[in-house]
Amino acid sequence: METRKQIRERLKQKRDSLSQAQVQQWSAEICKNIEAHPWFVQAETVCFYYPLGKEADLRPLAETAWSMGKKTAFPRVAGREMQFYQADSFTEFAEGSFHVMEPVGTTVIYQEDALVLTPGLGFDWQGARIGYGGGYYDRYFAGRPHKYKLGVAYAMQLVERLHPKEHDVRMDGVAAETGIMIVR
Ligand SMILES: Nc1nc2c(c(=O)[nH]1)N(C=O)[C@@H](CNc1ccc(C(=O)N[C@@H](CCC(=O)O)C(=O)O)cc1)CN2
Ligand SMILES: Nc1ncnc2c1ncn2[C@@H]1O[C@H](COP(=O)(O)OP(=O)(O)OP(=O)(O)O)[C@@H](O)[C@H]1O
Repeated sequence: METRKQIRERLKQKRDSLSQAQVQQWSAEICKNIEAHPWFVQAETVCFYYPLGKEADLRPLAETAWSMGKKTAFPRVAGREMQFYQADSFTEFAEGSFHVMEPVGTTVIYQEDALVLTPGLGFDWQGARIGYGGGYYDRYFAGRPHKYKLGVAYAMQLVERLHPKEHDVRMDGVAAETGIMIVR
């Protein structure tokens, strides 16, 4: 059987082999799908991520959120912990841990009913998630419950079963270019 590490590497390779044009096209479709979903429409606060490598680029959706007057936050890592900090424009970022662009602001955002757009290398049909292996999102969600955890990935990153570990926090849904799957 394929190990967790092998699955992670296989999914990463698959994603990294996408062309920039494909990333832009699917990202735009993912943005459109999320924008139309009630979880986004109704959210007062949306937790985004700043795209890394060939992750789906949700920056246009953040612009939409700002134009709708929503509060938005992005992750910042400190040691083993991650928190979301408010950012209202892309001028408020600086390169941080793991070369990810992080907000420079100091306002920590935690709202249980915020929509949390969660990046991942893979998701399964039950909403289990596999990331880069740092465990940041798992530790974050373990300490801070969220009602609307929406995984974000390309359809080719969806697998039938990931064999999640005890500490793996399940998503409430997964957004892809082909549509949004709600799993709870
Ligand atoms: N966009 C984004 N932001 C995020 C995460 C994420 O997965 N994606 N994180 C989720 O935990 C946290 C940062 N943790 C990270 C932990 C490990 C690696 C990492 O191993 N990166 C790879 C290559 C990245 C690529 O090119 O795709 C590396 O450094 O080899 C990245 C981020 C918070 N912010
Ligand atoms: N709730 C938790 N409490 C303590 N440690 C945790 C918790 N969740 C995860 N970890 C630690 O994080 C490590 C990595 O977890 P895992 O392999 O699930 O990462 P991942 O979900 O792929 O990564 P990421 O969330 O950074 O994208 C685990 O081996 C574990 O030690």
